[in-house]
This record gives sequence, C-alpha cells and structure tokens, in this order.
Amino acid sequence: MNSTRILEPSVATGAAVSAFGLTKIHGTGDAAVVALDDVDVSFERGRFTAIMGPSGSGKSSLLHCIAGLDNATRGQVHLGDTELSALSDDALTVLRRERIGFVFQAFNLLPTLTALDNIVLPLKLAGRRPDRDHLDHVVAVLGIGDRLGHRPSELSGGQQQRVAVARALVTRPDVIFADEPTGALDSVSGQELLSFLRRCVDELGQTVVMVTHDPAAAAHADRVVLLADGQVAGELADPTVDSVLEALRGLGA
Ligand SMILES: Nc1ncnc2c1ncn2[C@@H]1O[C@H](COP(=O)(O)OP(=O)(O)OP(=O)(O)O)[C@@H](O)[C@H]1O
Repeated sequence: MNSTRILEPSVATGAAVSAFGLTKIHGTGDAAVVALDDVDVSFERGRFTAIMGPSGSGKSSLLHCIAGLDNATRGQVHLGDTELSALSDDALTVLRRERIGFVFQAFNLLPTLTALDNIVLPLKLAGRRPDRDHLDHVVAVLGIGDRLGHRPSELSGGQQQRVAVARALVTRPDVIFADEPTGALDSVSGQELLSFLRRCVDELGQTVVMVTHDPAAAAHADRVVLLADGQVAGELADPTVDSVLEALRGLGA
C-alpha cells in the first residue's frame, strides 16, 4: 500500500515566521482551555503552507498568535528577526500593518472606497506611496485591472476577495496569513483564489500561511502542517488531495 509519509515537523532558521514553545491557554481556572501546547513550528520564505487539523486542534489560535493578532500565553514568535512579544502594542500595530498581509473569510473591504482605494489604503496609512510597477503587477496577477474604479458592492464575492488579496500584497509583506480564505466563495471563485495565492508565491516570491479545512485547498500549498490537540502532529511535503485526506484520517479527523 502506498501510504502517506507524515514527516517530522521541522523548525528552520531564517524562516519568514517561527514559533518556539508557543502555548496559548484561553480562559482561566476551571474554564481554561489549552489551545496550543508548546508548539515549535516555522514557515519558510517564498513558500505556501497550509495548516490543517481536526476541529478544535488549535489552527486559528496558532494563526492568530503567529500573526500578532493574539498574545501567546508562553513562548516566542519571530517574524524574521523581530520577536513579537518584545513589542509594545503600538509597535505591534505598525508591524501588522506594514509587514503582514491578512486575508480572511470575510473580505473586510471598506464599502465607501473603490477597489483601488481599498488596495492602497495600507500604504496610505503607513504614509507610503504605491510602487506603481508592483501595484500594476499585483493587479495583473489578480486580474482586477478593469474593476479598480468599482466599489465592493459592485463586485462579485470572488472579485472582492481578489481585491482583499491585492490589499494584502501591496505592502510587500513578509508573510500573508489567510484564514479559510475561500470559505465565503463558490467553488469556481475559490479555485481561482487559490490559483492566485499560488501565483503570488511563484511569481511575486510571497510567503503564504493558510488555515483551511479543505484538502483541495491545501493541495495548492507546498507543505501542510498538521495540528492535533494543540500540538504539531506532523507535516506533508507536496500535498495532494489524497495524501491530505489520508493524513487527516490518521489524525482521526
Ligand atoms: N476565545 C476562546 N475562549 C475559550 N476557548 C477557546 C477560545 N478560542 C478557542 N478556544 C478553544 O481552543 C481550542 C482550539 O480552538 P481553535 O479555534 O484554535 O481551533 P481550530 O482548529 O481553529 O478549530 P476549528 O477548525 O473548529 O475552527 C478549542 O478547544 C476551542 O474551543
């Protein structure tokens, strides 16, 4: 039988983002839930990684902690050479705005702004000018050149999510974190979005870390990190739908 080989988790130095001894406990006392239990994991630059695991295994907690959206209870998160827990709240806000891109299930576009104004908003907030060549390239990769003057309500869900990806890319962030980015899209738009994320990695050298429940979505990634019970349970290189399904079955998902 050609069974899936689940590799030991690796922690690379020089990674885009890494966590060491990461522990997240939600709540206190009798209500305390250990969502992450001493996790070591790292995500290489220029690669597309999916985080998968059964419901409640800690995927969102991991993403939120490594993206600086939530404080870890213990442990360290490094974005490149920057250790997040060492930062003040203000410095963390600036880091999230300038060095991290986010793509969520909800597109979170500002309804009164055009697509273009939504895309360049992070640069404006940072007092930076758009790099026209980079902006043109991002818009071309995402195929939204003819929608830039439209407001979100005039765009389809798939187009709105592409605008959200362009907004995440425009600052040339160190890493893009995506949490179920296809969750609100129909299957065709979802497939397109995943192809765009793939091209962002291949053509723009972007680093993408995505939480997903969907083996077909994870198959677009270079690597799958598997979580179970708040711990890294293994990883898959060059995942396919079948290898992901088999690995998840092995975790009892
Ligand atoms: N704010 C919170 N307060 C209390 N417990 C929480 C909180 N957030 C998450 N948890 C618990 O922590 C554990 C991990 O949750 P988390 O959302 O990280 O898992 P997940 O793998 O993303 O789950 P799902 O696939 O269902 O979204 C679960 O037991 C969950 O109930």
